[in-house]
Amino acid sequence: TLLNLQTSADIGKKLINGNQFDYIIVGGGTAGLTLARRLSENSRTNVLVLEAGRSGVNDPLVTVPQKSFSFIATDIDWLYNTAPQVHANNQGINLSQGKILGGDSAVNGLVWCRPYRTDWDDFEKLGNPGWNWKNMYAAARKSEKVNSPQPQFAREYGYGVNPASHGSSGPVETSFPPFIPLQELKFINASLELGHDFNKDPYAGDNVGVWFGLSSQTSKNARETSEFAYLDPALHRPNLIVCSYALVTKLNVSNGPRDIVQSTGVQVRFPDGSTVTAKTNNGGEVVMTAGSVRTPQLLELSGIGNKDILQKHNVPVKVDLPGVGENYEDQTLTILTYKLKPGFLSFDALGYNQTLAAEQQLLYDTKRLGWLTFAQGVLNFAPAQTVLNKADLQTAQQLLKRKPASISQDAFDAIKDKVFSGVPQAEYILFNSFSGGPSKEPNTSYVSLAVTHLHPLARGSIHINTTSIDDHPIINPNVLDSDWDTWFLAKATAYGRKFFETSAFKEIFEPAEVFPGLQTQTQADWVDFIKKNVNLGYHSVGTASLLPRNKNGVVDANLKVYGTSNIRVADASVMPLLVSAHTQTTAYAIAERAAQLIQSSH
Ligand SMILES: Cc1cc2nc3c(=O)[nH]c(=O)nc-3n(C[C@H](O)[C@H](O)[C@H](O)COP(=O)(O)OP(=O)(O)OC[C@H]3O[C@@H](n4cnc5c(N)ncnc54)[C@H](O)[C@@H]3O)c2cc1C
Repeated sequence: TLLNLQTSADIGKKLINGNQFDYIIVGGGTAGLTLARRLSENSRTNVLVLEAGRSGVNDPLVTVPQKSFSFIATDIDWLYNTAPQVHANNQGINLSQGKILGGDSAVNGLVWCRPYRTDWDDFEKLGNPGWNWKNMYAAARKSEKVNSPQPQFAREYGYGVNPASHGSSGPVETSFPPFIPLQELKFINASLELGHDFNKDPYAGDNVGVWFGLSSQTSKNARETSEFAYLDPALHRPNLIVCSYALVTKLNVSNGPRDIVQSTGVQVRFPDGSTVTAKTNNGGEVVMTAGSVRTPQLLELSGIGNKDILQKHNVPVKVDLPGVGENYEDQTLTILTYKLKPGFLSFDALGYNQTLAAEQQLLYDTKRLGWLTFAQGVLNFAPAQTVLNKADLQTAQQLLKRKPASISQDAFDAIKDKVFSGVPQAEYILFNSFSGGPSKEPNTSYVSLAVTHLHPLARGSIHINTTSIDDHPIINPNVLDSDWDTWFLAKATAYGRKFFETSAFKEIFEPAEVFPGLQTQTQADWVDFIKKNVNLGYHSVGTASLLPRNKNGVVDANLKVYGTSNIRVADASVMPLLVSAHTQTTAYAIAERAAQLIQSSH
């Protein structure tokens, strides 16, 4: 049952009050709905999902791939901003996230990619038995159903899948769009000119090089979200209740034997302001999947966290767990913008050419073809050895001798290993529109190259600011709080310009760089540029880390919150270290694995 608490508050209250649940899932996002489907497969259990946002069904903001970032500042955006970043000109940085069933899977860029093999092995090395490539790859494949491209488009664009590297019967359909903009194809040529390899099989543990990325979209070219893929086919189950517009304000936590606390349920606030308690039954569990911003906030509001922070806010301490909200990291991202030569168009044209926009809308509505089927296409994952020259690599050796205070020795060592063993450090991806720069000219098509530092060293935190769920926690990723992070992002961004110096790109782009502009030349110029213009990669992780308790962990290898008997976390916040990839596949895999761990423990 999917219950909208805005329109059916009374029924919602009856259902919640009149039941006790085996599993209360807090947050119906990417991981939450994956778990909802899996845990309700056992018809003897009853499952309640509480999601603050609404459904995404039939909403073009969600379903149309090309509109992927249009959710920003709408009703389905949590509208987060970071605290002022002291190493980035004191700016607050946007961190929009999905407030909707499906969570970030309903608003993200649809990029479907898997990490490098050792990224997942590193989870295990940090002290988490079983959290390795082999098990995560199996879990990731379980979530996926890859579609082979239609032959005519495979011939036209040259993309294809190796079915052996993918899941074939999971809920989330993944596909290549039937339209790839010319500039994306040129991006492949430009990468080859620079000596990068074309990777034909990037989904089986080696994602280095340039390649066609699949999108989380169906064969009918509509976005897949965890709502459409996991939840909808399971909604008929009598043992599954999903509430939209259900804001969880805190967990009820009571003392148990041997200092182990237990959650008896959670408090839910309805849109009309009334509250009820959803109760766990004897042996029931609360599974936190509210995402890396809200999961630590809710734990702290419920008395689980660093006792100093809790006491400062007069929250009674249930479990003193200093790792909650710590170890926060996100990738950092910069943007270079270029203008297309006359005659070449990007998605900017949909804004200034109404005839074209109407044609493309019709093509999408009637045939599910054309520009609107495309979100992102070509990805380029580059190791440090590609981005840096010999002298730079020596500087890298020097810079990576110094461990910033905020990162653990184990994580620092793991990242150093990644840098020197060829694991991707930079990602290049084209945004097919104007995505950065002071101003754009009318009737002009631009393209932006996004440059991402995949493994920054800086660690920040997300902690409560007040005792109300209505106030955002203080989100501090501490961007560029390490010489290496600043130096490498500047180098990687400067390298990005090289793509535009290739003959492939010169054919279609005007030579003058629009943003930052060719006056930016020296390393000092680039550092200045990134400090003023750094963004986040929207891949926040780590705030409820899967790590041993004495290493500032929040959950153990079974995803159980330390010091509790029945609270788990199963979303992106448990990732102890970022991966060389976008994070939705890892979030799905964590949830698939969580379902197995939970089922086998009962
Ligand atoms: C703008 C953007 C673009 C991205 N692009 C990509 C991409 O192209 N490819 C990729 O692989 N990854 C991408 N990501 C990252 C990826 O989507 C996320 O890492 C992943 O989906 C996170 O899953 P999650 O389950 O941890 O959290 P979410 O999916 O965010 O789920 C959390 C859910 O909890 C709900 N919630 C929060 N608080 C409460 C509360 N108090 N009560 C009730 N419900 C609550 C939220 O509304 C949300 O539905 C992107 C992310 C964003 C934000």
